[in-house]
Parts: sequence; structure tokens; C-alpha cells
Amino acid sequence: MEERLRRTMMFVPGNNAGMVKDAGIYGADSIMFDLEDSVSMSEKDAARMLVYQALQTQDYGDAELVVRVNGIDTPFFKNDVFAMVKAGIQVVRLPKVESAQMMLDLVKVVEEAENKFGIKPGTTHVMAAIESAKGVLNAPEIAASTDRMIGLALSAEDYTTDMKTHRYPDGAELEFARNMILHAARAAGIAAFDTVFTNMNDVEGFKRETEHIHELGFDGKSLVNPRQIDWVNKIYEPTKKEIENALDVEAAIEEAHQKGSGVISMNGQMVDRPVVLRAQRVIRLAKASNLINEEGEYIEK
Ligand SMILES: CC(C)(COP(=O)(O)OP(=O)(O)OC[C@H]1O[C@@H](n2cnc3c(N)ncnc32)[C@H](O)[C@@H]1OP(=O)(O)O)[C@@H](O)C(=O)NCCC(=O)NCCSC(=O)C[C@@](O)(CC(=O)O)C(=O)O
Ligand SMILES: [Mg+2]
Repeated sequence: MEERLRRTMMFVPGNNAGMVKDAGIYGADSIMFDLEDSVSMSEKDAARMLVYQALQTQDYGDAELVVRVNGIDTPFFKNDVFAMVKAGIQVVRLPKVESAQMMLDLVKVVEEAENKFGIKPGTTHVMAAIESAKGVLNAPEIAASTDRMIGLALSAEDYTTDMKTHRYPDGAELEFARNMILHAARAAGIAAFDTVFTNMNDVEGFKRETEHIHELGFDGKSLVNPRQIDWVNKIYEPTKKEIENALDVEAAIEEAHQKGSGVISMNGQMVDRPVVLRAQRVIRLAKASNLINEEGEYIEK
């Protein structure tokens, strides 16, 4: 199955009816309805009901639908998971994950809910938000905890609090966590999401951070505002040279396969599996940015 692009995963406060209703119009790859920290204690039940209704009635197009449920140690957790699974959510994001056992506990409740509502077992995927030192150190086990896992996310607001620091413009305080999460995710074959950037006035800071995590190899970022979507997509957009090279690689490997080989030389450069996988990702990103037409050619913008 073709890997899903997840450049942008936008938080939508679950108690904000307007935002929940319109969340699909901005073009986020994944929409993440939030029942946790953007919702006050007194609004938890109302938010759950609002998101449940929206999932039944709104058309969110091709976006992946994710919900951040309340933590496993809260009185809201089980009701959140049951309601969201019943509504057909694609991914449950568990916050403040510190161990593989927490993911297994989540999966148990997801299984119960799938059974109860007649949903095919295994349909609902899960992901973990890593928000503490303990979570970072256990990231490899968390990433490999269940077949339902689609990704790990760094949650830098809670993480920096746990580390007795705060966010700095150069991001040095996040480097260890970013690298652990990224390696844990890659080793388990799942996605890695960088953290939210909450200063809406610092556009340059947001772009600098996104360029950095793009270079590191993150699939994308958690976002708090629709304005951030295009900025991320632009940074993840491959260049003309990268796209043309990827199309050449695709054609070259096709020719090699027809000759019964898995490797070929293209302009003096060896083209083998890793080169092909990178080219395929460039082509997926280019298609998502409308830079390749139906005939598979680069479109000049
Ligand atoms: C930041 C701000 C208040 C700015 O408001 P503003 O009013 O200035 O926004 P404007 O740009 O003017 O809005 C223009 C139009 O877009 C609409 N619109 C805006 N935002 C939208 C959105 N998110 N979804 C859909 N629609 C949206 C809006 O309704 C308007 O629509 P319209 O009136 O029709 O034109 C607003 O964005 C917002 O509330 N964001 C979500 C905050 C949130 O969810 N926080 C929790 C997650 S973090 C966390 O918990 C930490 C973490 O746990 C993270 C981790 O785990 O990763 C950790 O530890 O790190
Ligand atoms: Mg948090």
C-alpha cells in the first residue's frame, strides 16, 4: 500500500463548533480533533459529543481523521475512546505516553470498542505523543508496541516543562528528543511528527524550525493554526531538479525491471532500491503539491 503523506497534522479544539465544522477546508493532510488540553474540564463531555456528531455528518474529504483523547489516567479516557471508535475515527492519538504498556492498555480499550460496535478488528490505528523524559527514553519500545501504530509525535510544550527548561529559538533543548523519536519511529517503520510551534507572530521562526525538521527527516509537524499548513507544504515541496531526477529514476528502474535487473546506471549514477524509494517519495510529494500532471510530467508553476 502506498505510504500516506502526513506533512501537516492540525489540532482542532474539540469544543469549538466553528473550527470543528470547517476543519476540512484548509487542506491539512491529517485533522486532529482535540479532547485533551485545549478543552477545559467542564467541556469534556460536550466536546466529545460535538466531535462524535461532526464525524457522522461532516465531509472532511481525503484528510486523515485523528483524535487526541484524554490521558489514560483520566476519567474521560474510556468514554473518549469508545465514542471515537464508534464514530469511525481512523487514528487515536494518546497523549503523555511514557511506556509501551500504555499503548497496549489503549489498544485493549480500542479492541473492546471495535467488538462492541461491530467494527472490523484492527481498523482503528493509534499513535503516541511523547511529552516527557521517560517517554523519550522509552521511545523505541513505544514505537514497536503494537501493529496498530502509525507514528510518534514530539510534544515540546509538556516535554520542555518536564525537562525544567522552555522553548528557545535555536531548538537545542529539543535535539535529543527529536533524534530519539525520529530514530525510534524509523526503526519501527512508522511516521515521526515534530512538535507544535505556538507563536503565531513568529513566522520566520516557524519556517526555520520546519526547514530544520524537514532536513532531519520528520514526516511532518503537528500544527495549531491553518495558516501554518501552506508554510509546511512549501518547505516539503520538492524542487524542479529533484522531481525531474525522480521521474528519470522511475523510468530507469522500470527499464531495469523489464530487463530482469534491480539495478541500473543512470547518467553514471547507480540506481538501486534506496534511490528508487527516495524518488517515489519525491514523486508523492510533488503530486501532493500539484507539480506532476496526469501524464507523469513535471508542471512548471
Ligand atoms: C492559536 C489560535 C488561538 C489562534 O487563533 P486566531 O483567532 O488568532 O486564529 P486565526 O488565524 O485568526 O484564525 C483564522 C481562521 O482559522 C480558524 N482556525 C484557527 N485555528 C484553527 C484550528 N486549529 N482549527 C480549525 N480552524 C482554526 C479560525 O476559526 C478562523 O476562522 P474564520 O473565523 O472562519 O476565519 C487558534 O489557531 C487555535 O485555537 N488553535 C488550536 C489550539 C490548540 O488546539 N491547542 C492545543 C494543542 S497544542 C498542545 O496541547 C501542546 C502539546 O500537547 C502539543 C502536542 O502534543 O503536540 C505539547 O505538549 O506540546
Ligand atoms: Mg501536551
